[in-house]
Amino acid sequence: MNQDLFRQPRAIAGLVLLGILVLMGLFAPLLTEFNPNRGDLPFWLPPSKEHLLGTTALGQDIFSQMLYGARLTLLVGFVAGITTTLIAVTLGLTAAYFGGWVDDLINTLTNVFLVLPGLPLLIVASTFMQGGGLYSIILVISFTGWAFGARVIRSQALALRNRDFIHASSVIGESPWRIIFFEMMPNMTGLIAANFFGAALYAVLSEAALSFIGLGDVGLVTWGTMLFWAGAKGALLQGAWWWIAAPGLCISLVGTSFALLNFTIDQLQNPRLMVKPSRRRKAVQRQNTASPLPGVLLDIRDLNAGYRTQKGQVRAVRDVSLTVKPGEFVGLAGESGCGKSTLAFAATRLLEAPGEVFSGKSLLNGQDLLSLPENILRQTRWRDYSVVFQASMNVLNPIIKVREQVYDAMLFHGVTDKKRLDSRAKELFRLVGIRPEFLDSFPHQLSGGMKQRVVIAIALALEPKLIVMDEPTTALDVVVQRSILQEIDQVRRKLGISIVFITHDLSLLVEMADRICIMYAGEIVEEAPAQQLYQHPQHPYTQKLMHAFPPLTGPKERREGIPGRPPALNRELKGCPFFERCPVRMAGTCDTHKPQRTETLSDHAVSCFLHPRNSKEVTREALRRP
Ligand SMILES: Nc1ncnc2c1ncn2[C@@H]1O[C@H](COP(=O)(O)OP(=O)(O)OP(=O)(O)O)[C@@H](O)[C@H]1O
Repeated sequence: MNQDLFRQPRAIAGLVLLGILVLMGLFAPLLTEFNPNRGDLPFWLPPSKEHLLGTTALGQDIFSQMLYGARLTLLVGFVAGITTTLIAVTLGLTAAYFGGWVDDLINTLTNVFLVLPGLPLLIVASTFMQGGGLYSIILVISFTGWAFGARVIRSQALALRNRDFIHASSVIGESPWRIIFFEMMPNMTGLIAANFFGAALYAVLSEAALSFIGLGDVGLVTWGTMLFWAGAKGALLQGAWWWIAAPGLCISLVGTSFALLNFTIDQLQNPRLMVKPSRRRKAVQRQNTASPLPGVLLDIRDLNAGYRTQKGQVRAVRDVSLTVKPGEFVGLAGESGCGKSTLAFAATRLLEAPGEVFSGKSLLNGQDLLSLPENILRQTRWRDYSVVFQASMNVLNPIIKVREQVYDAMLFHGVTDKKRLDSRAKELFRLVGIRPEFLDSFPHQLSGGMKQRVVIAIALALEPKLIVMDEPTTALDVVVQRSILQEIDQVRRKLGISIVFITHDLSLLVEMADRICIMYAGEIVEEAPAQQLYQHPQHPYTQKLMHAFPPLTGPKERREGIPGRPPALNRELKGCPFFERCPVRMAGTCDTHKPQRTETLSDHAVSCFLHPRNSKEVTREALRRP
């Protein structure tokens, strides 16, 4: 994040501004010859060459006060920012990690501080602490300012708390404090940094407000006490507006610099904030319908999709075309990061920022999902197609009974009759292998496998024609996986639903799918009926991928991964994307020319120069070249 931060114009502006203010304070003795406290100058002097901002009603040089004032004001900002953040981080992380009564207690305290109005609380607290100098101001600011940060950090830490690596640390016996400060906290540095700048901003503004109303230490020189004296001595009535304007401007500048840094870190944390809405859908140019291919349900045409990132455009899906027939089970396999999920999200119009569909169509029964108006798309989802992702079970609301959540999709599509809802919900539960009495459970009373079955039941509720499943069972143990997959297959055969099924596990697809597409570096490099692909894989990548999984039958053999790594997807790929790792590559051909998709047998297509038609084309092209 550090490198990204220093590339953001807003962060650069914030840092430059803050740097100037810090330097002003540090080099004050070099920049002015006047002592900010000594009142031995003539009163009320206007700005002049000698006194750039004139003098005060007490005979002090205003410019020197402005320079020296930076020291204490920024000191309050930084120290109070650090202490406030420390309190917020400690309480937020403790509440999230321990949960139970610890969470309840901290949460109640946080809520109390959040509902108390800020300024009156600050005034009451500082009245009690008056006389303690700068430290009491820092203490008061930290005491009143931690609650918002603690709330935000707790929310983020709650999500982190359930991650596998935290469970693993706890299982191997790490102490809670070690987990909190060494496992969880480093994963939240961006949020903590944003919180620090927010807290520092609050501290600077609070110090100014308290000093201005006389609750600060008016014997010190800060921008806040400058405002206090200017107000008390009637600077505006005397026409000496610069006495107020100088500290006022400095406070606004330091506030602006902290806000710019806070905002930029926030933005880097949440890439959605970086995407200009107008750009989001611009690329998808849209004709709503196209004539459907006969006997085709889903027709993905020349789809290009990916992510706009700081390091450029990641083209995760490259000119992908794919068709799915009614009732067909199409498997999509490939190594991690080859673009399977992006393809699934993009084709179903679920790809969210920073993801973007750059071009292409995804026609369901001839209707382009990528250009449908939102209201029509909402009607289409669940009814015409539904989607189940790996973490789908987490979409179940933990405080609502699963029955109501199963009803919701049906209610939205106009099924309102109580009896029908009930009988359909029971039928769906039986279909996916759960006893109907579990309809009245809350999600937390169900195992992971059962929750995933509930989500599949919801996806089936309106008997859509197509279900896209992206590793729907990967998070579950192997036995549960098998049984769910068998049920999915039975349901598909019974209801004639088409399924696009994404997995790393090629052997599983060989067993279940009608057709398999192999994806590599954002492209479909081979496509064939499942058995055909299993027995005669033609692309060297598919052959390697097949070899990486245990055989379906026969004796156990040692399996090997594919050496090397797929190419980075944020650059143009010249030639065959598998060139670097291919054991049978042909230099001068595969690295310079793009292999075209060619049918080798009926229904079996491959993009590889080993296939004669591809090589013929290259030879022809080479002959044409001078
Ligand atoms: N939010 C994102 N921002 C930038 N790049 C991303 C983002 N999400 C995915 N990518 C990149 O897009 C490419 C394709 O990712 P995708 O998740 O679609 O692959 P996948 O084949 O589904 O992988 P897996 O099997 O691990 O889920 C990868 O190079 C990945 O790094």
